Amino acid sequence: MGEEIRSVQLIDGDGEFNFPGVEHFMKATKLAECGLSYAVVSIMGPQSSGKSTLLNRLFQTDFREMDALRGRSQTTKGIWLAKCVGIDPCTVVMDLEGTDGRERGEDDTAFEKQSALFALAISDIVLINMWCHDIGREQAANKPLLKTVFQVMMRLFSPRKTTLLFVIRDKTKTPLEHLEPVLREDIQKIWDSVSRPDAQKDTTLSEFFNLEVTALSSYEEKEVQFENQVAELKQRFVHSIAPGGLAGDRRGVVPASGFSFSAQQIWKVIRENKDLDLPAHKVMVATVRCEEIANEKLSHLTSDERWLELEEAVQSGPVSGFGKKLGSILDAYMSEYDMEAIYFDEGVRTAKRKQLESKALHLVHPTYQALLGHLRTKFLEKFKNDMEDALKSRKGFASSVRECSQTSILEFDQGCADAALSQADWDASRVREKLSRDIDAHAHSVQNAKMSELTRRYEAKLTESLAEPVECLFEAAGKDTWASIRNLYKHEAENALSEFSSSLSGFELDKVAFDEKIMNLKEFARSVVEKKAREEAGKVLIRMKDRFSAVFSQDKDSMPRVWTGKEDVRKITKNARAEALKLLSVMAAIRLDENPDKIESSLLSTLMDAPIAQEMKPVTSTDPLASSTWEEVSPSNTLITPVQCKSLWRQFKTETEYSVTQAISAQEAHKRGNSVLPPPWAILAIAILGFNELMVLLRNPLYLLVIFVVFLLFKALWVQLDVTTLFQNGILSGFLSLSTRFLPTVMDILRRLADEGQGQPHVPQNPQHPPLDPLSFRRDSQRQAQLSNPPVPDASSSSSTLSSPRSGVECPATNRMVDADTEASSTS
Ligand SMILES: Nc1nc2c(ncn2[C@@H]2O[C@H](COP(=O)(O)OP(=O)(O)OP(=O)(O)O)[C@@H](O)[C@H]2O)c(=O)[nH]1
Repeated sequence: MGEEIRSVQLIDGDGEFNFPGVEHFMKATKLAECGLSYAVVSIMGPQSSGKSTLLNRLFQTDFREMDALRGRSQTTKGIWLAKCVGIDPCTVVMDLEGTDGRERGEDDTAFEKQSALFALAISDIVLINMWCHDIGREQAANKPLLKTVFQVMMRLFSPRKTTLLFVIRDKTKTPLEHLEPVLREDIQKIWDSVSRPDAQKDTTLSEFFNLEVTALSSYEEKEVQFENQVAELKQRFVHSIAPGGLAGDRRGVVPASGFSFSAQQIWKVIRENKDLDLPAHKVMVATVRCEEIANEKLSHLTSDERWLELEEAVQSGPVSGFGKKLGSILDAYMSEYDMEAIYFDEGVRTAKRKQLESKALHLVHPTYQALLGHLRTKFLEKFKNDMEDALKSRKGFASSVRECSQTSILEFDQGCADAALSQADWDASRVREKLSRDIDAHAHSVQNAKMSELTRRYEAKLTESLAEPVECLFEAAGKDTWASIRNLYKHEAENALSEFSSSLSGFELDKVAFDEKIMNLKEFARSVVEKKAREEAGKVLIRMKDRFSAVFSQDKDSMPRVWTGKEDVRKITKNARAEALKLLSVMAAIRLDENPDKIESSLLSTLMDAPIAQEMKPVTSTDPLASSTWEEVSPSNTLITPVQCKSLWRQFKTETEYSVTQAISAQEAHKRGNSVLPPPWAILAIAILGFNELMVLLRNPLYLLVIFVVFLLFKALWVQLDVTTLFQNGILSGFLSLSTRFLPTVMDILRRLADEGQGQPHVPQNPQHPPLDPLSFRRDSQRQAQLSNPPVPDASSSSSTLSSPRSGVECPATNRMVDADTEASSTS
């Protein structure tokens, strides 16, 4: 395809650079692939001096030639470019518009000068086409051209050591050996005549140019010779860039892939009439081209199928061999970059390579991070599962954490190494630290849960082993209660703490934390006892009454006591109260610390031995119980304060008083029950002394009837007036009450008798005073039976509390008696 490409106009007659055309030319000729192995040849010379003809014969190009028949006029406009055929390495040739034309002006901006500078800047070999007859001539046509060439050369900061090949056309019979010195002399003269900047005053011509000379016969007149000479000349262009070749000395070559851009930029600078800094230009071209190459590679990487597959795979989880796979993809693109940019300036190339690498790594870094995230999640889960298994197999907690953590972190590190890119020194330490923190946090939370569970278990165990036994001990409260509680507490706490500490050893806690846990459990054990003690203290009144009842109502064989009159009620009561008071003293304070106190003696001396008047007095400052604290007992250990004790005692006594009264009543009743019949001697005396009266009565039954009626009336009055109750409050008040109620009662009885005599039912006027019951003596018998075994107020029915010691005071036994009376009345 390269063989078929035609010439292209590089710069048109108006000085416009044909970039698309050149790009197309480069693609078609594959020039960009040549690297530095290419040469650029250009030709200058007067207009219509046969330049195009020569190039076409020399390189098989197709530049436009002037039609000989039309006369000498300008054929080539601007600069044309074509690829030489049959020359290795790749050589491109530029046909420049002829100089000395009538169409162009003379100033610096003239196209002639601009194109000459352009050709010198980018060509390795410049052919100077000149007529043979101009050699040695003062007014030679090539003189202005050479002057121009030398002048513009000064505007190149760094000469390229261009080869100037003078092609002498239409050579005469004068041998070249004679012509060449003359020509060189002419050239030297022109070089010397060109004004140069001070810095280059002493610069010799050979430092800028390699001068070569060749001569050709006339194409028009000696065509065969011309062709042969051209063929010979062509051979000089083969391997021209090799050392010793025509362009063997060339410098600052722009890689072929940057040719179009370089040419465009050089032309732009020339058009702007600026000096051309070729080294800087070379760097600039390298910068642009390397960047283009790098961008192209990055763009290819972005859409690379292997990369896209890898990226997608990472979205759903860890990918094994990520680092190697991605590394090989990146390597491939970096290698491509290296290959394409190899001929550009090394500094620029390396810098751009780094940029490309950095951009490529930036592109793939999020995927790498995502992969690390997957690895972190995966190994955190692994740690959790391993921990679960280890704990199930009852391994030590701390050692399990250590082992599982090490395994997970190690495998994470391996995963990171697998994901690492050889091109990058990415640091996975932050993700590793995060994993480590997550592992620690999980281990910590599991440890907390396990510790809580363990603590709960031991707390439950302590509660079970302490609460009920302590309650039981309080129920039987006595002198040794607190000693027993202390022993129990000590034993159970020691057992639990010993087991607890061996369970804790698996956690490998530091000493402070370990001691704290042990202390907490110990405190808990103590709190269980204390809590139970407080609960029991809240029920102290019930317990006191129970204790009183047990002692008071039962004999020493625990048999119900029958009040026959022989018992010393006072002594029994005192004993029962003393027992209850001792119970109160046991319940008054927590004595887990074995500190001696004087609560019992204080209570006994103040409440038991004190006269009733003092006991009932309100608390005063001189009263030993007038305090809210016990001596030698801390407030935290106080369950019932002295003041509360006093109040409780009062309530206790009030609520147990009834039992004592009932006992006394029972004794009296028993005594009365036993004295219904007089002693036998009295019966005998009555029988002897009252024999006459008895006989009178037997002989006259009317007396018996009258006596019987009087007895009934008396009994009815007795019951109706409730004489026993009236005299309970004192003899005087009894008589006063009797005197006020006697007459109405007699009237009522008579009215009832009268009503019943007329056959009308009697309606009682006062329901509180039931009608006279002839059989009311049965009620006396019932009451007597009750009094012989008086009921003690039911402990369970009392709802007294410490906070309200007098609340809920009631007398269930009294209520029962009232009910019995009502029942007896309704029966009658
Ligand atoms: N005398 C002579 N004439 C030649 C020679 N080579 C070509 N010519 C003729 O010179 C005329 C111009 O030829 P071109 O090759 O067009 O010349 P040019 O220098 O390319 O012309 P421009 O592109 O217009 O500057 C043509 O008529 C050619 O036949 C030569 O070696 N000797």
